[in-house]
Amino acid sequence: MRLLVKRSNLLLLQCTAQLRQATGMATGSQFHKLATSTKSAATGAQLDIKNDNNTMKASVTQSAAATSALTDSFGRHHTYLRISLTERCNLRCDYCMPAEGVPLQPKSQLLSTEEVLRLARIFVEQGVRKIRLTGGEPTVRRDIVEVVAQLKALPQLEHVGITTNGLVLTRILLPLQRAGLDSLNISLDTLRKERFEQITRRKGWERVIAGIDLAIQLGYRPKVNCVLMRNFNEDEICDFVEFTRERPVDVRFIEYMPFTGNKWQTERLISFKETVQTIRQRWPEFQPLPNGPNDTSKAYAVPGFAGQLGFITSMTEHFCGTCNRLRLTADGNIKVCLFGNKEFSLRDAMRSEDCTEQQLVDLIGAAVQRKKRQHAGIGSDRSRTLLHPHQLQLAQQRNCSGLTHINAQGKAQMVDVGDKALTTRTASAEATVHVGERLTALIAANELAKGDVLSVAQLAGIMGAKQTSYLIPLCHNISLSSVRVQATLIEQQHYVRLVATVRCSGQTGVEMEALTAVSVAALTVYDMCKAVSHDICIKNVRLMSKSGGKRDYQRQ
Ligand SMILES: Nc1nc2c(ncn2[C@@H]2O[C@H](COP(=O)(O)OP(=O)(O)OP(=O)(O)O)[C@@H](O)[C@H]2O)c(=O)[nH]1
Ligand SMILES: C[S@@+](CC[C@H](N)C(=O)[O-])C[C@H]1O[C@@H](n2cnc3c(N)ncnc32)[C@H](O)[C@@H]1O
Ligand code: SF4
Ligand code: SF4
Repeated sequence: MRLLVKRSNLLLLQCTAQLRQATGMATGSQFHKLATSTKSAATGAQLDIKNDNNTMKASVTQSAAATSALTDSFGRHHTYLRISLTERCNLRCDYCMPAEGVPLQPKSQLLSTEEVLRLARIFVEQGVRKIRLTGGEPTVRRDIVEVVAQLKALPQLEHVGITTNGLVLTRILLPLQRAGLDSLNISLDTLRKERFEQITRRKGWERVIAGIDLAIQLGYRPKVNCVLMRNFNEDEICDFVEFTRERPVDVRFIEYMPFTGNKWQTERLISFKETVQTIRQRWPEFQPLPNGPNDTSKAYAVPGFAGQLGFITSMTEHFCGTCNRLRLTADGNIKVCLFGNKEFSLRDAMRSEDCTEQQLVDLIGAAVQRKKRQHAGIGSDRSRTLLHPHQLQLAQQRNCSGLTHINAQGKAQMVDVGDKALTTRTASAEATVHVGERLTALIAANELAKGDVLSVAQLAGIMGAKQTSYLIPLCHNISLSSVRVQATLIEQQHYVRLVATVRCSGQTGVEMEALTAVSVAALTVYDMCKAVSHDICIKNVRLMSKSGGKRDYQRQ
């Protein structure tokens, strides 16, 4: 606790006082420390995948010499950056988003056009040769054409593509092509209008089909992404093959993947092998084609058809061994694997005044160094079938000693949560600060010399939650989706009640964040009041509830 007191006060001194505090930004020197420490701690593994498809892609990856910052501990060069331009979407695909959409961050938290372009340039200078714009739905971002045009102005960048649901292509594809767009992947899970409306919870099937046809007319050979799901579109497998007879498109069947809240069920997965069997019953001549070195999809075709087929086998035959991909989230986090947690906020680093370009490169390098061999995080056999989340959990339990924070050599370790399923986790904690009658009156009248106690405590609590992993030695660095701190003066009993509720989508819980939030908020109340009296007592720092993990908890 003493450590917490000292560090949190230090933190408040470092990061507060200015408006920086409100946004939770760290200082440049903190980022420098982070980059350095993560670098030196980067002995383990993390994850990521991937690659491209046509001959053009092959030349992209072969020609690009990624610098050491983009080379991970398994020797994989990362030459492909996927930038999520937005979290928003104009569809609500059942397997991807809840009907009400995902919680959106304020615009100020998202990367601006300039920030996207600056980070893209840094990645390109480090060796990235292909950028894909994705989302959410990238076309809902107004600056999409400008972003493509500016990216195409980067001399070393060889390829700019987008992945889109195709809804507005008939409106924006021409400007995108003029801006230099090299390729596009269009998602379409069904060739039946009514099913489209069922799975996407929106209208627009005809527009997507028109978008695909326009892309062909404009000379593209679009990829059409189709997520296969049992009891939904398995009866359309041959229809999609038929779709390639006259159209020069690359239809790719994607194995349904588990993501937070998408009601993933093993039985809904239709494997690559099963799909090939289905197609061969109708077209026995259906045959594999050569693949590029970093391809995520296994290419096939029916001889004589204008288009081709592909299989993205993320679940049954992963392709992590040749992964060359990094991700940048819409709010500026670097993610080294599709299935990994968000890593560091490049946005925060970039926005802090004293952060140099080299420090950004160091942060990127540190994240890349932490990348795991593969997304299951277990074993190294490339042909191993990926474990399902429940199997992963069992395997993890078996790997654990009794003490999850102690390894076999008796040394401290963070628990590896890389294999846990992503879930929405919440935790709520409270603390009370008993200040006595006189201070109660001063707080109520907002007459303390240091300022508005409740507001500052609230801000400090939010900041505290975000700093938990730096304060508590073996805590994970979690990307929080929301932190709410309430500070209420209970005048009758002369105390301040602090309640923090923290939420994340992740693989580990946030109770430490909630407890840290109320602890730091409580210390802040103390700090704001101590000039008047030292007769202040912090009590009842305790967890109230938590949910989303193995065991929910509710204080009675
Ligand atoms: N496991 C894994 N799957 C990925 C990754 N990137 C994309 N995918 C899968 O590929 C599907 C299609 O993604 P797209 O956005 O079209 O990208 P892509 O297929 O990588 O695109 P290309 O650049 O054309 O190769 C996604 O829905 C995922 O299922 C990755 O890094 N890892
Ligand atoms: C998340 S979307 C973003 C870009 C754009 N909105 C789109 O739909 O193409 C990128 C791709 O991920 C795929 N996808 C989303 N959820 C998936 C899941 N649970 N399993 C497999 N693929 C998924 C989509 O089908 C789409 O092809
Ligand atoms: S799961 Fe992760 S490591 Fe594997 S291919 Fe995808 S991004 Fe790369
Ligand atoms: S898959 Fe794409 S279009 Fe569908 S909800 Fe997700 S982001 Fe939107």
